[in-house]
Amino acid sequence: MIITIDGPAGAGKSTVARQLANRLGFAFLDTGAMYRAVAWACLQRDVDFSDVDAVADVARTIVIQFDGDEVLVDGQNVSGEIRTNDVTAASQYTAGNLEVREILVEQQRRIAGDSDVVTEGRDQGTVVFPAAEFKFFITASPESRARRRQEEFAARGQNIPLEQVLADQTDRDNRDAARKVGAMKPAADAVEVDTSQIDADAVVQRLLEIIGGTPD
Ligand SMILES: Nc1ncnc2c1ncn2[C@@H]1O[C@H](COP(=O)(O)OP(=O)(O)OP(=O)(O)O)[C@@H](O)[C@H]1O
Ligand SMILES: Nc1ccn([C@@H]2O[C@H](COP(=O)(O)O)[C@@H](O)[C@H]2O)c(=O)n1
Repeated sequence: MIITIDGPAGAGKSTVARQLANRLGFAFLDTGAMYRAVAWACLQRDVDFSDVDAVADVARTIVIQFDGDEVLVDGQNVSGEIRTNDVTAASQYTAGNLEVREILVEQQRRIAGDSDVVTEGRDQGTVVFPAAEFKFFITASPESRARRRQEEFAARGQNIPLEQVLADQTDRDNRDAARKVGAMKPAADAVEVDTSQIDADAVVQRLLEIIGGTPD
């Protein structure tokens, strides 16, 4: 069974998808980590992001693996490094590269294979797994997403003004929604869940109720 969770930055996709996968005993696939991994590898190799062929070559060459919550590139654990602000900023170039998208979409389908998977990203229900059994589109107001992200930064010792977090988030949202291929949008058959007023546990509970057979 495939369950897709798409939505904008900071809506809680990975938190909810990871918990849901744990509750159901499914695998969890974080596809944003793959776009980040390619961006990280490009930065390591000093690749010019305007050279779309060079960026695609990196995506074609590196081996991305998941080991539990860890993300490996060519065997190196890059779980922390792919979450830096530099990689977040650079991932717009990998996400906007058509060839990179083709390569990663193919890998995402291969990773899912015949397994039971909860997968999250921007295009999982629309492009990658259009026949998924359950599709969710998780949203939250821009302000609540930015506040959550700001708290996350603060917990890592980075104090960033809310206005800046909100502005960066709006830029990402706009780019994600405007992409010609793999744009962020709800699949026609996705259930939309607004998480602004509910915590992650309640979101997971709601999703489990929709899926049916709550394993409580
Ligand atoms: N329902 C919720 N209520 C409050 N905080 C939440 C909720 N869901 C997630 N969070 C917190 O919000 C932050 C962003 O969540 P998360 O990383 O899961 O979002 P995301 O949609 O995967 O973002 P991105 O696409 O940028 O990776 C985290 O600090 C997380 O703990
Ligand atoms: N299916 C996806 C998932 C992510 N992206 C882009 O990758 C970047 C990082 O994603 P996070 O969810 O880890 O923040 C982000 O800029 C997304 O635009 C994508 O294009 N498709």
